[in-house]
Amino acid sequence: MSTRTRIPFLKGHGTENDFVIVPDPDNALDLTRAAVAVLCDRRAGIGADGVLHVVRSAAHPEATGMAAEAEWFMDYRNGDGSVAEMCGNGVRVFARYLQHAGHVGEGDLAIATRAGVKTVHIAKDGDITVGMGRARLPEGEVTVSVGEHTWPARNVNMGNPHAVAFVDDLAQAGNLYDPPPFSPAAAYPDGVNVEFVVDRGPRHVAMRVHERGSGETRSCGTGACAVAVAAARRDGADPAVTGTPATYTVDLPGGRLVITERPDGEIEMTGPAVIVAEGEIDGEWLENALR
Ligand SMILES: N[C@@H](CCC[C@H](N)C(=O)O)C(=O)O
Repeated sequence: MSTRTRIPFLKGHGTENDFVIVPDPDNALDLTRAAVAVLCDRRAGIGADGVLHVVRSAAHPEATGMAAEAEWFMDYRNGDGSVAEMCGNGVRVFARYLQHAGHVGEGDLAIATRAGVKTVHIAKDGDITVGMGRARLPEGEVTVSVGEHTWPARNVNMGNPHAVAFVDDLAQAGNLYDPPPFSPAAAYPDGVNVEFVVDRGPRHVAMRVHERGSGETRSCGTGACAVAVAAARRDGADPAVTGTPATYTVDLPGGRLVITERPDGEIEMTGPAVIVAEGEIDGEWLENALR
């Protein structure tokens, strides 16, 4: 990115999981790991949990195979600049951006992600529902720790990796800025997102999350899906066995998501998505920040 370049951006959030949105249809920007980390810096940059790089699928080497199904590719990056396979809140905000920019209207669309094509429905009432695909539940015992506490956790993969621990009190999870240690190391060779969960009522839970690459965030959509699946299995509610959908309400520090697992295993996540601002990144500032 050269000096004096003005790079359009928007800021948005989904249940307060916030993103810098960088529209780049032709994939012309060299959005390096360092550039993403600088943009997400909450003091020296714009500030966000991650970046949604908006690229046409046909223009991105990781997405050309999905271009026939989905025109747009969500090139998602964590706040530290690392690449992640999937971001549930990010997909809703990405869809809201496409609507805001006039690329799509209310109704159904498909968005390409590193975890495959996701189906999205933008409702008239404003909420957005995403078909998140199926959860994978790798076998094997996993534990996660914070300070003195260690808990057993359920390994749930929503395209990206999660460890879900049921705890007595969300405060026990303490400071979640640093990654909670987990065991065995082989369970998550690329790191993990860790959710701490308490019950609030029948099929109603609350959670906090440490996100790989971003620290503690106010919400995580894939994490909420992982939590709903882990809670359903714990409660003996496997839709594939019972033949009835299991719906869980998941409260997060930044808002509420509703997650339904259907008998065919498909998971739907419904929640809000908001665009809050738009502007231009000063290319000179970015170049200096990267020196
Ligand atoms: N906030 C996201 C998840 C983003 C990716 C995650 N930090 C990872 O590295 O897997 C969500 O809403 O799902």
